Amino acid sequence: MENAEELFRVAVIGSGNWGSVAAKLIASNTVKQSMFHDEVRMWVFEETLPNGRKLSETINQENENVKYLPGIKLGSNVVADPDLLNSVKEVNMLVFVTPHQFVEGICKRLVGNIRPDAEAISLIKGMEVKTEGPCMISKLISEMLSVNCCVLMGANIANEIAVEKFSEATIGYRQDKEAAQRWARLFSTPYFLVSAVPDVEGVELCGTLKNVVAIAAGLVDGLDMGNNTKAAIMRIGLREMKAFSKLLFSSVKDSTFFESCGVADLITTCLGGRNRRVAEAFARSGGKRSFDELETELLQGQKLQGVSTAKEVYEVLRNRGWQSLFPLFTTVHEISIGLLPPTAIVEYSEHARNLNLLQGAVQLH
Ligand SMILES: NC(=O)C1=CN([C@@H]2O[C@H](COP(=O)(O)OP(=O)(O)OC[C@H]3O[C@@H](n4cnc5c(N)ncnc54)[C@H](O)[C@@H]3O)[C@@H](O)[C@H]2O)C=CC1
Ligand SMILES: O=C(CO)COP(=O)(O)O
Repeated sequence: MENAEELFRVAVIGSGNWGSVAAKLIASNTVKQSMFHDEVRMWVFEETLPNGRKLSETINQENENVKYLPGIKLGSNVVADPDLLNSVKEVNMLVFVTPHQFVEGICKRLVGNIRPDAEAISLIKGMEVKTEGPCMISKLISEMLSVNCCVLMGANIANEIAVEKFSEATIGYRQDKEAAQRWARLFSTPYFLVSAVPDVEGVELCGTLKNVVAIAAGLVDGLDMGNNTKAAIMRIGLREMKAFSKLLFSSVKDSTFFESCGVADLITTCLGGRNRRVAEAFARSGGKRSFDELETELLQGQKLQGVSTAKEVYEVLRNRGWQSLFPLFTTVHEISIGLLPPTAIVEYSEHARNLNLLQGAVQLH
């Protein structure tokens, strides 16, 4: 901070389902804690609603995101702003929470337009694949904007937190424990318990990869395979999440998988998430309807992350010759592009053979 007396000022970049809940959580804290400026700006990707009104105007008039989080008041100190650069003016705490495919474009517009002492946190579950290899979203933000970027992930179905049902979340940080503690103060409420671990890649990869497993869980639901099969898919998926994370970053800690961002997020997403829901509909259509079409029909503007993440993971696996080590991740992608039928998710003989390979290749225990 340039001036020790100065209050921290927050902007939420994104106003979808989770973005709106994040703004509500934060706004409930900034009014109570003297270190923060009360006002929370929320950047809105502007759209016109069916009634002809602008989304940002409606949010400000009704204090509610009528499209992405209907029925929930955000707090009168949340100010929606469709102007990205204006929304970050004077802000030194930037909260990124958009679908992952839009982050790079947003950061390009922010370059040179944020405070030099700004800090960031990413709530975004996803990754990018560059020619030089995979790039986590927090790294993209950090490198493009020259800011320190923590992550916050967890078992956090937004609609449940919106109605203040108890849940937990995990902050991943690199070195700056003080920044992580400040983020924890900004997000924590009695119904939203936040802890911090020094494993940014581990936390972010958990949040990212569980979306691929959730697609597999949804396929199993759509095939009416039952709970044992779904539990098996979750177990195999967790194992691949851990192996993939550790192959990419040897620093990733086993203990991270037992935090909210790990096994807890995997469970909640496989039981009640959007990726699961759309994958179930895909399997029920016998793979005849596309994920894109089902996303539009079922989510009404909200975005799936699992299908594109499966593609990104597949690219990494193909580039490194690791496909046979990750049968579940590979199969999810091949099903999602129509190369395999949905039933391929439960063709176990191949999985079992490959899982033995995986055990040999990676130190899992
Ligand atoms: N919804 C949830 O329960 C949770 C979501 N997340 C993660 O948070 C991130 C954001 O998700 P949500 O807030 O749920 O968003 P969402 O799925 O509701 O996405 C829609 C948002 O994308 C915006 N958008 C559409 N086109 C755009 C464009 N071209 N450029 C920029 N923005 C555009 C829309 O205006 C809207 O705000 C994702 O990575 C998701 O995985 C994490 C935890 C929980
Ligand atoms: O990340 C989530 C819960 O933590 C939400 O998952 P979905 O995007 O599948 O709804």
